[in-house]
Amino acid sequence: MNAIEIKNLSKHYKDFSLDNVSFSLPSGCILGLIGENGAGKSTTIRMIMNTARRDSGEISVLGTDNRLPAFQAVKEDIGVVLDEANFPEMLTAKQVNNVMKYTFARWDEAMYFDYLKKFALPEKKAFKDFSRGMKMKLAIAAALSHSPKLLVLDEATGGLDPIVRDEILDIFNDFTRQDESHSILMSSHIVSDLEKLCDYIAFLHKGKLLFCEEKDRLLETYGVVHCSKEELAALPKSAVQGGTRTSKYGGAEALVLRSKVPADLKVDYASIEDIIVFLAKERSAK
Ligand SMILES: Nc1ncnc2c1ncn2[C@@H]1O[C@H](COP(=O)(O)OP(=O)(O)OP(=O)(O)O)[C@@H](O)[C@H]1O
Repeated sequence: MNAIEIKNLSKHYKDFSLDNVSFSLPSGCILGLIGENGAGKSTTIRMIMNTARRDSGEISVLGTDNRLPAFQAVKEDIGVVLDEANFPEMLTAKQVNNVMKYTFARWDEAMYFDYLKKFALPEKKAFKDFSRGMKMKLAIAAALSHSPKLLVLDEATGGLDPIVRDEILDIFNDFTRQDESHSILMSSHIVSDLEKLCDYIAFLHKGKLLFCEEKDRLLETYGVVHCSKEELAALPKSAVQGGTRTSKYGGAEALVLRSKVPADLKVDYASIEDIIVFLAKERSAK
């Protein structure tokens, strides 16, 4: 079963179109949604939560069409963290617990206070006096503490220091590995985090989905060559994917399909960041 299934999703704003996007998040997996600023990630996430209207397309979340009244009950099973973590300004973390326990049937008070401790969050300080990182940590603690099956995270680790981020990535990893019905959709600009954590990567570019693919398959398929401009020009056209760049030594760098490159040319590892930067470079030049 798929935790999220999106088919032919479109949304038009005055200056932007999300164009016929389809992808799925298989249950038990983590999918990273990548894209430059304004690519349409938050718009997609808002439509998954049905807080933004679509023009067309189908979205099913945990097996339920998210436009049906039954989706209200499904929301109990979804932990959401948006890039602007928002709780009422005057509430303290302790008071957030009082609100949440009446909001979510499976709210786990002990787990919530454990996370507060783990994230070094004060119980009695008003939310308005939290730093951005503290606000994100509180939102993550709250999202995890109502026993969700699906986490939907929009830039949830932005603003966190590398040590806390690493700790939180471990928590997300444990969340999916300890129960195979647990899944995560997360957008982030920190592509190295997504490369570390995700099973699938979906790449949105200017409202179009360029790919949604298993991470391991992407890493097997693509490589980077560092060679002379002449060697690059001699490669089969189908080998080079995306734009090219000049290296600092005057040679050339390109993203290639490993299977199409002659055996005598060395192909280096392409990170997920390399893959999306090269592919976006070509698309932007068109
Ligand atoms: N309510 C709205 N009205 C008009 N345009 C909108 C609205 N919401 C989003 N947009 C536009 O849709 C486009 C995509 O925005 P979105 O927030 O989905 O991008 P994003 O990929 O999440 O970007 P970022 O990484 O900067 O957060 C942008 O051009 C934005 O201006």
